[in-house]
Amino acid sequence: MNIAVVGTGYVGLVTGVSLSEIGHTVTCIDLDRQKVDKMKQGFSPIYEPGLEELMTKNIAAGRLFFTSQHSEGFKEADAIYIAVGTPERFDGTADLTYIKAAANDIAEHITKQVVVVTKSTVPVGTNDVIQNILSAGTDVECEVVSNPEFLREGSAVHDTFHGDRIVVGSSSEKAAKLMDDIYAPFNIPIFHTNVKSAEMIKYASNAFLATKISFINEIANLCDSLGANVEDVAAGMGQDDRIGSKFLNAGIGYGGSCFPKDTSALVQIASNVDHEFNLLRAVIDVNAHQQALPVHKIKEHFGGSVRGKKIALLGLAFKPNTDDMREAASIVVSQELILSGAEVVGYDPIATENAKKVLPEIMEYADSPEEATEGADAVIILTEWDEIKQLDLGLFTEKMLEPVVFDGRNCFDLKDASKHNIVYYSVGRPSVGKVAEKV
Ligand SMILES: NC(=O)c1ccc[n+]([C@@H]2O[C@H](COP(=O)([O-])OP(=O)(O)OC[C@H]3O[C@@H](n4cnc5c(N)ncnc54)[C@H](O)[C@@H]3O)[C@@H](O)[C@H]2O)c1
Ligand SMILES: O=c1ccn([C@@H]2O[C@H](COP(=O)(O)OP(=O)(O)O[C@H]3O[C@H](CO)[C@@H](O)[C@H](O)[C@H]3O)[C@@H](O)[C@H]2O)c(=O)[nH]1
Repeated sequence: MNIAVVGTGYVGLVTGVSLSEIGHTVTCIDLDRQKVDKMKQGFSPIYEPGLEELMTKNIAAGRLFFTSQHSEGFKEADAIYIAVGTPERFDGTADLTYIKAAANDIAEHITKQVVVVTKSTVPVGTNDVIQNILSAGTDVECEVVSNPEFLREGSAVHDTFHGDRIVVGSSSEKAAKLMDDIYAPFNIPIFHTNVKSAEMIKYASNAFLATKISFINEIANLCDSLGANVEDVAAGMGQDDRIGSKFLNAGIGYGGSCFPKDTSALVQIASNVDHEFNLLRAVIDVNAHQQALPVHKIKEHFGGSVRGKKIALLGLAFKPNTDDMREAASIVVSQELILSGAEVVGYDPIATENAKKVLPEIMEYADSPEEATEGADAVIILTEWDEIKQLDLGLFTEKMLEPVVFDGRNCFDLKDASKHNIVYYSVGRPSVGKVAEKV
């Protein structure tokens, strides 16, 4: 089948490349010409494991094309995917500017009957808005289908080929059948529903996962006060099939391009129909507190002030295996520390260039964990990159005078930490070291 994809961010590019890998002829369209030139040569503008290999392979096979011209991309298309951003506006609602612009682009340039597939995460009812823009802007017959995306950054290619389900919300048998045909080679179960339910499935899924994370973080904070160990608590809970063990990793909360904006948007979607989504508001509040936890802990350790202290942040991206800095905890933590008078140095294996665009200008950056740690008064671990999890804790005793580590991702075993002469704090687990013993 011939497929066009509008927008080549994390979702559009991974979707386009994966659809070409299963045999479709795909043209990816983006307004950003520099990006398009790069992609034409097989370079991915984002860091996503396995993506560039599939790009180069399918470009060479003549199944994958890139353009900045909508008319060129839409010429032969049987289906046009919308994968543009829906960022959060100042009031928490989803900004639909890019969605409406993409719908107008489609209305202006299509010349043959198509199915328009909305991959972007959009509030319930938005696909009706898209359908109206199309009906008003073109006489060409087109139906809009909701097909929300569930991939995770850092494992986006794997998730696309091994998803638990594909959700398709449509209004006709014909469109539903076309989606079945497109996805058949993936061999993933397809869940069919109507358009509005599909739109809601996306928000409900993200809100539920965010709730799981905030819930376990609340339990972790209780464990901290009561002397229990949240890792054991989560493991014990997770063995109950009804609860499940996934997404029960306590830490410094969720960041990224989706959970923060989608939870806020769902609160707003609910308030539009006079529904106070109190549970979700609490989830968001807990997360804000959790992202700032390392600063509170480190300040507490130093008797209330970090003024003049050198603090190393290990891991800056919102999660491992991505260069995405959107809503990363490192933003809150670095800002707070710098405002409190600390000197902050950061290290990330991949995200440093993106970090420089969003973290305070005064931050310094190191090329390795060793360099970041040298002479630091405290280390805060913010992202559980393999490289960071595999560090020898002896590094801290070697590089720091009185090593203090706050591990926001519970990367290290407590027994291992206790073998080193360090003060080691983590989330929802007993502290290790001199200070902890005194408490
Ligand atoms: N990032 C994720 O992991 C993820 C996962 C699931 C769903 N989503 C949802 O998917 C959507 C896209 O997210 P993303 O992170 O890939 O976005 P992104 O911001 O990384 O990329 C969007 C791209 O669209 C391009 N664009 C904007 N308007 C255009 C137009 N009219 N024509 C052509 N190109 C245009 C931009 O130049 C940009 O490259 C969002 O709604 C998001 O909520 C994201
Ligand atoms: O047990 C956990 C799991 C995750 N996180 C944090 O939660 C955030 C999000 O992680 P993850 O869900 O792995 O990455 P995303 O790429 O943001 O993916 C989420 O958001 C996407 C965009 O909507 C969806 O498509 C995915 O299904 C959904 O998992 C990160 O900051 C993680 O550190 C935790 O703190 N504890």
